[in-house]
Amino acid sequence: MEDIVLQVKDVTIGDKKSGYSIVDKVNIEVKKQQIVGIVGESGCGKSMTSLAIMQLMPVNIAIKEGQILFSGEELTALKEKELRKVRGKDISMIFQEPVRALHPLHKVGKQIEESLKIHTNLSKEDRKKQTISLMKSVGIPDAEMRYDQYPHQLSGGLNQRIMIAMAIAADPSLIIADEPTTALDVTIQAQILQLLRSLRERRGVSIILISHDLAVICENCDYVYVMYCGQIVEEADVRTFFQSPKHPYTQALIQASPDPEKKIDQLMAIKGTVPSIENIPEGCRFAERCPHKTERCTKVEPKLYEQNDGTKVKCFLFEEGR
Ligand SMILES: Nc1ncnc2c1ncn2[C@@H]1O[C@H](COP(=O)(O)OP(=O)(O)OP(=O)(O)O)[C@@H](O)[C@H]1O
Repeated sequence: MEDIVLQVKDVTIGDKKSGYSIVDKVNIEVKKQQIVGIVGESGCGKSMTSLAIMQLMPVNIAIKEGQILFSGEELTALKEKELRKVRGKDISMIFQEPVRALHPLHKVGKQIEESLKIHTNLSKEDRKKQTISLMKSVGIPDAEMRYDQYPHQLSGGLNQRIMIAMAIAADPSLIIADEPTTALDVTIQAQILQLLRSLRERRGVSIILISHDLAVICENCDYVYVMYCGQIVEEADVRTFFQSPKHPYTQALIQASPDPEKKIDQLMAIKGTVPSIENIPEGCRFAERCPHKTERCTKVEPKLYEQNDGTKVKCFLFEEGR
């Protein structure tokens, strides 16, 4: 048990006004030094789940049910003041667009130093030294010179490294990276992902990596959760996941991913659309788009059935634990 860093337990997240659930009874577990991927199409609830862990949801959104345990402590029970101590210090986040997260009028070095000011007792002089060393450790060349620059003077990749330096400044045990490389070109994307993987080795940090890109998940994660329409529909260790994807949605996602090995782009869109949260169907939420659907699927909701290889699949095809 002691190597479990985070447990999201039966968490349902809803819109306070309409009462609609955006995320439905989600369970996620992250172990020490593990990189856990959450994958799914746009709008399936990946970001909302990660914001809920940090308790940073939009004002109209709330956790309706469930618990979030961080190192055994229930985050959902903490007051805002206590949560502020956890954010940045124990858990930190990296977003898709660093420019939005960084203050445009503050020097990047000062912004990293601010994290150290809040979360450590270092003197001013030591904070600057530590900031430069953090900038070097995330691969920023000429760190002393860059320290005095503003975000607009840095490339997208360098700004992303600044945000990673801010995220690791207080030595958190969990980093949530929400589409951290989507806005970057392919070469820089690979470098940033390599940097995240190295943080796990160097600092023993655990990482939740949110992405809609299966190749990113495949190359970087140990364990994968697939979300569809606010629910987890499959979870597995990464090798089993790619060797034998089980849920019809997962299979469709894999088929829809361009295969870099093949010259012709194999992109095959998944037919149909995700149901909207105002119109959640009875039974399986994927049934409408599923080639294997039976009448039962449209009436009864399947559970997450555990398989012999440890995978869990929310589909009646796997009810007997095949
Ligand atoms: N402020 C909000 N108020 C009400 N509903 C919202 C709000 N923000 C997001 N949603 C809804 O919550 C659902 C989940 O959104 P979320 O951003 O978590 O999805 P996602 O999987 O991260 O998608 P993306 O990859 O596009 O960010 C969507 O249906 C979205 O319309």
